[in-house]
Amino acid sequence: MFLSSSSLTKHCWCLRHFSANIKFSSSSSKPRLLNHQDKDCEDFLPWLERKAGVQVSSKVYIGKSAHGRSLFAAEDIRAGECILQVPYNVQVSPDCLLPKVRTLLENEVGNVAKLAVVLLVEQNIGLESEWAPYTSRLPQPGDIHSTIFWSERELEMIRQSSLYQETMKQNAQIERDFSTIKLVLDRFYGIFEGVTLRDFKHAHALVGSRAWGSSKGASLIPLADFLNHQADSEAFVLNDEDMQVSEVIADHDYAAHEEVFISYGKFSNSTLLLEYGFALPYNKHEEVQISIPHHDLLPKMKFEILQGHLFPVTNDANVFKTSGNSFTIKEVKSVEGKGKGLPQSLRAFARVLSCTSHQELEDLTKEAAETDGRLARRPLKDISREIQAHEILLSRFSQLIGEYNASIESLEKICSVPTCENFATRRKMALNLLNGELRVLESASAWLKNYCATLH
Ligand SMILES: C[S@@+](CC[C@H](N)C(=O)[O-])C[C@H]1O[C@@H](n2cnc3c(N)ncnc32)[C@H](O)[C@@H]1O
Repeated sequence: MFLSSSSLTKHCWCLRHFSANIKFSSSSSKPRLLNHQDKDCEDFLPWLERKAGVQVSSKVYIGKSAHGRSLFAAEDIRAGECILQVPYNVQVSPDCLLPKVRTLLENEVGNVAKLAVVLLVEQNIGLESEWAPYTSRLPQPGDIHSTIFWSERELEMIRQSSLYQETMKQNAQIERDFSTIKLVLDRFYGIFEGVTLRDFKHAHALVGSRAWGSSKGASLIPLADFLNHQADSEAFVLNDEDMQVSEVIADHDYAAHEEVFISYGKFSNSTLLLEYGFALPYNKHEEVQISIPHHDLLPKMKFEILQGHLFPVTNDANVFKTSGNSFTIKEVKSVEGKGKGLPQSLRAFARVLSCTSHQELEDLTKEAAETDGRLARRPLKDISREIQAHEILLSRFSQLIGEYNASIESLEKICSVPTCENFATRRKMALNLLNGELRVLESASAWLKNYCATLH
């Protein structure tokens, strides 16, 4: 999760910068919430502070929220105040593994898998583990909704989205990591004894949804990892390497007993669902992965030109993940604007596809050589060809919009069928995902229609 977002690992100069930009807002108009204290966690903070040897927080307590456990304000909190400060010496990192085990796993698996092994080893030790008060408070397998746990029937609901394939890939990677670890740890009879793939998957999901990238590769930060995500929060978990602590600064005022939030990052619903097991009803960071089928449009020469010119490594400010004929689209905010959200590489791809003669392709390669080496980044001189190129995209978007609408319609029909609670929750998540991706496609389609109309 946080592991993929390096921007969350900040140093103390960032803290100062952040504090200077904090918005001071009044919380007087906000509804006061009831006390949500989780009685099962009353001894958690005293345990953590004993272990750390310092105070970790006087500002928050662990409570029950609509989304599992969460942190609540123990008293009024002012914007800019430090909510919690967790020393590195009470964080769980791959360093907690026995040195011999750490060496054996060193180059075999990534940080998430290593940290998952730490959790499993500590859980195996049981109540004798020094981390038992922490590991026993982590969500159980049934509480986690990451798509890696979805049944085939549930996954069918998101087949339209690239998340379906991403989930398959993630599951395959987890299985590979599990086999590798099993093989390595067989030498340490007892350490991994009785651990199943299901256990490993659960530990992997816990780490993926609540560990931060750190100087030790990845770290679980007890207490901070009970904070839930709010998309518009400007509070983050920050690492202060000089002080050897992780901390959270309030980005606005909180009244006592209000739930306290942070932002996990600017993630699409697809990422949120895979890594954290939830999807937002409206996600402003939504994006959709699309591919442009091109076999019938792509004779050998076009293919060679595309390979050679279209996707050079670039420092383009408009950075999008692109591989081959697959593109990441973000919401296009303005129909009349510059089309920000549609990657330039996608439009260039379509321009090459629309060429019908050898000469047109040669002209494009010549133009690329004379400019920055990137092919078809400028509008085609032949207006009708420029329109045709964008119509290729429009037709693909129309097809996808039709498919998304059909998937959403059939999902909405399932509503009346009595089903289990998990299925109902995941169906709602699937609808949030598909509706969000549809919104992105429709915004791109509207922009393309407007662009073609202005050229006509
Ligand atoms: C870092 S943990 C936060 C603590 C967690 N609620 C718990 O019970 O331990 C992240 C998990 O909390 C839940 N979560 C956090 N923010 C959420 C939100 N805005 N909507 C739904 N679930 C959320 C998800 O299950 C996610 O995987």
